[in-house]
Amino acid sequence: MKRIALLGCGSMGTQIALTIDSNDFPAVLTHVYDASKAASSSLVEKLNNKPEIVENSHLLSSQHIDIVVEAASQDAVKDVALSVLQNKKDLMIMSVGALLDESIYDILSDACKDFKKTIYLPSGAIAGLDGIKSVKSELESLSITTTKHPRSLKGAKFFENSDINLDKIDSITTIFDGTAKEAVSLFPANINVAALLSLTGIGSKQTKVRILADPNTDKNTHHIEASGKFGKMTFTIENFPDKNNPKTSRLAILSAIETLKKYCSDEIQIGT
Ligand SMILES: NC(=O)C1=CN([C@@H]2O[C@H](COP(=O)(O)OP(=O)(O)OC[C@H]3O[C@@H](n4cnc5c(N)ncnc54)[C@H](O)[C@@H]3O)[C@@H](O)[C@H]2O)C=CC1
Ligand SMILES: O=C([O-])CC(=O)C(=O)O
Repeated sequence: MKRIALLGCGSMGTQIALTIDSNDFPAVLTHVYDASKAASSSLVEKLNNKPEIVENSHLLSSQHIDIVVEAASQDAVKDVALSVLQNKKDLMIMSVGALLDESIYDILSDACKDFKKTIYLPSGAIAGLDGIKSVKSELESLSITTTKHPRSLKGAKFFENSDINLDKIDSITTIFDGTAKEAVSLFPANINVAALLSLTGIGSKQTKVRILADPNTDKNTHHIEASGKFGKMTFTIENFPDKNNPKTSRLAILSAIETLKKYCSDEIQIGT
């Protein structure tokens, strides 16, 4: 039975916790933390097996647990990831954009080796990473075009220095066209999937990102194109957004749960 600590009790964290609480796989949620006390209290109220709420994020990995599951923010990853590994615990990261900071990636990668622990990055809101991983050495170009409703883009740092008024968009509009490196820092809660693609493929400066706002869509759509000596792959994922957080797709939550299930179970493993 794996012992799990949860960092972030928002939309994703809550659904991960409810799944663990339903005894769907051999795991127990023992500790939780959220910067918002209201969020952690509200989550614990919903659970039959009540985890302890710790006073700060660093206290999660000092407990008798196997893995810390991060479903909070890129800042949370930057703050605690190293100490989780130093405390000899595994770590699952959903706010993957944090890893596009090369110094952070290198420090965490070294720490995994030094402390013999693993960082898990679920495929999140996209599909196709297995194929891209396999053709990595022959990949010549990689791009992702993400289309969301304007309300799903609200609050992004990008708009602090932009004249675009999301409330006035009445037809499909290109909001951003650049590299994954730029995209994850300007849209930290919207395009972690570009970080996943970058880390799997040819890096964040070579991976191209376009973000479109479409006032007539009810989906978060990710269209990925990869080409090179191996041939060409395209993937289009049309996700329904989560009910509580339109920025986050349902698939991202299911992918986090599936990765955790695999971590907790001794079973036949399918796929790359
Ligand atoms: N890898 C992927 O494909 C995807 C990743 N994500 C990312 O997963 C994360 C969780 O997503 P949601 O649950 O939908 O977001 P959410 O906004 O519903 O919940 C996040 C929770 O984390 C808490 N939080 C934020 N920063 C914190 C910190 N430094 N310390 C402690 N608590 C903190 C917030 O108070 C909030 O309760 C987000 O960073 C999101 O961008 C979302 C969708 C896809
Ligand atoms: O859930 C999605 O569709 C994508 C997302 O928010 C992210 O990658 O951060």
